[in-house]
Amino acid sequence: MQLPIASNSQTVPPVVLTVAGSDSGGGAGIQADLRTFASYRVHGTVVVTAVTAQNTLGVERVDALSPESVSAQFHALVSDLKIQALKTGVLVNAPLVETVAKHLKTLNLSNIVVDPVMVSRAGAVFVDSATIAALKSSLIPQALILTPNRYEAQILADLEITNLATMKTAAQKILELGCQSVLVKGGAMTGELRGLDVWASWQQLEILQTELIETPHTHGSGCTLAAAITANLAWGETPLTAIQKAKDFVTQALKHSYPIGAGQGPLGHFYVGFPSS
Ligand SMILES: Nc1ncnc2c1ncn2[C@@H]1O[C@H](COP(=O)(O)OP(=O)(O)O)[C@@H](O)[C@H]1O
Ligand SMILES: Cc1ncc(COP(=O)(O)OP(=O)(O)O)c(N)n1
Repeated sequence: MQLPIASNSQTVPPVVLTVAGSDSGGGAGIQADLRTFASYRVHGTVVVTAVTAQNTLGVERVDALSPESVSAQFHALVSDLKIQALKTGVLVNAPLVETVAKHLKTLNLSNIVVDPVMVSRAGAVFVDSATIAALKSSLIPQALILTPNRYEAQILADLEITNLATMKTAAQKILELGCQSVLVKGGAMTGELRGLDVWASWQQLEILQTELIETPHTHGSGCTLAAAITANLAWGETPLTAIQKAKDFVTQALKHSYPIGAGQGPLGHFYVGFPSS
């Protein structure tokens, strides 16, 4: 990919956007997204949707930003910057989903990754049924890649996911919601399926597996994966390659995750690629 050159001979990196919530503990949400973007040498921009009081033990409080605030952030960005790829994260009520969906439509962008954050792997539920309905009708149909975890895929497919066959069936059922492809993530599966993901488009179905990392410090792995996919798309990769490279990145970052606090620590984004890794 040929990058533009600025007048000071500096190359200009692709601009990417995360539409997501803040995690005060720094493990997930926009904090994980921006660390991932920095690792990929893309310029990360942000539309904040919610502020969570959260640490390694769990989510204590969620304050949604107003649709007006979210709209103002979109306006400021798109009136000035050209976004090459974006991801969405936590959207905690239906008006916020509708607002974000409306702005995405006007962007006319194909590189849209929707992480339908509803239930964290630790079991925190972020959304009500009206929000899920809005996600299904307005946002998911705009996704090039949708990235539900096991529990989110169960909600979207209305199907219990217990094995590889039900992961595949869920992926195919979710495609009917109108996204171009879906990655059913297996971080919350058990046994040999833990860490195995299923990617489906209308033309293709792929099983993606890297090595399993035995660590309790996995907080923010879903956000990191979606942000890494977004960065890879911005660098011109196809959806499947973007996902494969992002999965390798998450595996390496999980290898370098670290214990801070009494609960699940974050991924070690900046240690990926170090000589000792
Ligand atoms: N212990 C692990 N070892 C390797 N990969 C993992 C592990 N846990 C999660 N992953 C991978 O991390 C990514 C995020 O998945 P998951 O944890 O299911 O999402 P979420 O964080 O949204 O609940 C997926 O690619 C999944 O396979
Ligand atoms: C503000 C905020 N956004 C998203 C999440 C969920 O993070 P995710 O990486 O999808 O899930 P876990 O791997 O941490 O379960 C969050 N906790 N906070």
